[in-house]
Amino acid sequence: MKTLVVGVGGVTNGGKSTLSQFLHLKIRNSCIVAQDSHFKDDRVVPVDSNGFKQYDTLDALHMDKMMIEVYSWRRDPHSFLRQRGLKPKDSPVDNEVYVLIVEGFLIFNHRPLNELFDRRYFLEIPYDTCKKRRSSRVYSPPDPPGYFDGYVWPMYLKNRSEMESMTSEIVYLDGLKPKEEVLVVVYEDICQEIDRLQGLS
Ligand SMILES: Nc1ncnc2c1ncn2[C@@H]1O[C@H](COP(=O)(O)OP(=O)(O)O)[C@@H](O)[C@H]1O
Ligand SMILES: O=C(O)c1ccc[n+]([C@@H]2O[C@H](COP(=O)([O-])O)[C@@H](O)[C@H]2O)c1
Repeated sequence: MKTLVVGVGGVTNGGKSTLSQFLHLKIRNSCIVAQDSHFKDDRVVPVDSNGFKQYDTLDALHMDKMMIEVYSWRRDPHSFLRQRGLKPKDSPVDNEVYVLIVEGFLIFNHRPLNELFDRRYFLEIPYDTCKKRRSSRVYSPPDPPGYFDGYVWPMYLKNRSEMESMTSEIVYLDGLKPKEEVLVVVYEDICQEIDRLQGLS
């Protein structure tokens, strides 16, 4: 059995979930661990000097719990899939590749997680598209007025520069391109890697 850990990072509303869901549907024996599911309770997320809740930092996330999930997959991907109600497909020969798709806006900023990736993709879109997409999304709690300009975008720039100082092996993807175009490029790249792991190329 072989494993492949794929990171789908990027700016908020860049298209991470869309890409990850597509990959999961297309790649056998794959599953997703999403960083969004690990936000701490609103009551413990502190407020900054401008009165904005500090959601866009690693401190707002239960990274310890997220790592436990990833380690649990690594220990036994077959059981992990079963526990999630997915049906693992075994091949007759023992070269099945299990693929973990980890998606989230700060996945490459957390060193212990960043170290585990075999492939890193990062979706980027410009400021105005990001602001527009974000304005039609409702988070819990919802963004207060001025949150994007006063907090989210400045934090994106900060987190991105921190990420770039930590790792250079990132494939940047243009999230302005039609979804199908983005999806097919990444899918083909991963298929090539799976073939390589299986000794087929
Ligand atoms: N390539 C794309 N072109 C146009 N809209 C997109 C594209 N990818 C995603 N979207 C849209 O942008 C919004 C955010 O996408 P989503 O995948 O949830 O982003 P993220 O997980 O990065 O926050 C959704 O409405 C989605 O349909
Ligand atoms: O999911 C939540 O509990 C949640 C609560 C408040 C805010 N968020 C926002 O979620 C954003 C990251 O998710 P995403 O999918 O937009 O990349 C980040 O910019 C946060 O500001 C998310």
